[in-house]
Amino acid sequence: MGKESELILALFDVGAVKFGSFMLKSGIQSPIYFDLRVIISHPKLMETICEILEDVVGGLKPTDVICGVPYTALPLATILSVRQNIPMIIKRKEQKEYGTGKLIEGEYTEGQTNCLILEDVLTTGSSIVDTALVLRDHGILVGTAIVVLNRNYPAADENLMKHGISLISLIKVDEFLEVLFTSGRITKDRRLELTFCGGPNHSTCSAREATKD
Ligand SMILES: O=c1ccn([C@@H]2O[C@H](COP(=O)(O)O)[C@@H](O)[C@H]2O)c(=O)[nH]1
Repeated sequence: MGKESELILALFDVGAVKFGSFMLKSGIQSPIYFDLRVIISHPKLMETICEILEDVVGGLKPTDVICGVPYTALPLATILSVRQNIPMIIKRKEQKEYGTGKLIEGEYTEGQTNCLILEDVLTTGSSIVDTALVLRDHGILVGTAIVVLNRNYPAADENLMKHGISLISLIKVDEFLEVLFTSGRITKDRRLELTFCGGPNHSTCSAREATKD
């Protein structure tokens, strides 16, 4: 079994996959929610994700800094930073209202710092785009983003491409569901129901309750 398949099963087994009715950050309704925040209670799992990330980062052009999108990607970015000796920057969710008043923490040189963005789950790509736009406003160069899990929302690629961001996905939702099905963790019916939630009918997925990121 490959590293990615092992990761999918481990994520499922620690409760990172939730079934029900959820409203995503984008307002899209979905019967599945990937809650990767649970990994912070499982250091070995974070290590596994970082090992896969390292393989990807090794094949990219030199990265000057890593920026994790708050919150789940922050510990991943930290581990990657330490293991690869690549410095980190943090784009705060809100500008600091006291002290330094900063929005970006960490060192960078305007026009010369090549930043890699790290995100946990991607739906529309707007969290990555918002992060990239703020970084660029500060003179930081952004070309590539890595996401642990891509929900395959149809407009996401276009959204990122429009902003000149190339995306690398460690796992795509179809692969995720396939591995859960073949390992007996979800039924054929469940898989079929969820397949439509990653594809063209994504926005028509039903919802009964709401959960926000
Ligand atoms: O199953 C999911 C879906 C989304 N998230 C969180 O939402 C944003 C990404 O949404 P965009 O529409 O791409 O901006 C990201 O921060 C995820 O953490 C999620 O956790 N689980």
